[in-house]
Amino acid sequence: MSNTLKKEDDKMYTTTLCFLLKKDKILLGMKKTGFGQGKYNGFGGKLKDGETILQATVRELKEESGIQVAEGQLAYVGKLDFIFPASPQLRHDVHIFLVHTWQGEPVETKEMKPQWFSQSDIPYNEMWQDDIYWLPTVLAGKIIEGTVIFAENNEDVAEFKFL
Ligand SMILES: Nc1nc2c([nH]c(=O)n2[C@H]2C[C@H](O)[C@@H](COP(=O)(O)OP(=O)(O)OP(=O)(O)O)O2)c(=O)[nH]1
Repeated sequence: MSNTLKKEDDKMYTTTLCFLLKKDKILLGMKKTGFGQGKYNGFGGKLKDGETILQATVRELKEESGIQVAEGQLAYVGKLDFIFPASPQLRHDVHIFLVHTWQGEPVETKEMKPQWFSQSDIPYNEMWQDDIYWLPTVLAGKIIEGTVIFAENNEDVAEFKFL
C-alpha cells in the first residue's frame, strides 16, 4: 500500500513559465482556459514527451502569445516546486525564464489574452497567490529556488520557502 502511494507521489510533472520584459513593462496574459483560468500569468505549460525544458518554453510561448523566441533568448531565473497537500497529484515544478528580445508582437490566442503592465503595477491580487513572494525578487535580477505549499483549498499559500 505504501509503495502504491509512493508511486503516485513520484508523478510530479514539469512546467515552464516565461515573462517578456520591455523597459519598465512586463507582459502578462489573462488565462482563458485550463489550470489557472481567470488569472494573469506569464506564458508556459507542461512539457510534452521527449521535449526539453527550453523546447517546451519556446513552444508554449508561441502557442499562447504568438511570440517566437530562440532558446538563446531565454534567461533562466529559477525553479519552484508547487505542493498541494490536499491534492498530491497536482504537485509540479515550474522552470522560470525572462525574455528581453523576441520576434513578433503578442496576440490574443485561445488560451491567453496578453496585456502589458508597468512593473510597478503588477496585478498580484489577480494572479497566483504565491507570485508576490517571488516575482519581485526575479524582477530585481536574482535567481531563485523555492517551495510553495498550498492550503487545503489549493489556492491560498500555506507556506513559501526560498531554498
Ligand atoms: N505564476 C505562477 N504560475 C504558475 C503557478 N502554478 C502553475 O502551474 N503555474 C504555471 C505553470 C504553467 O506555465 C501554467 C500551468 O500549465 P499547465 O500546462 O497546467 O496549463 P494548461 O492547463 O494550459 O495545460 P497545457 O497548456 O500544458 O495543455 O501555470 C503559480 O503558482 N504561479
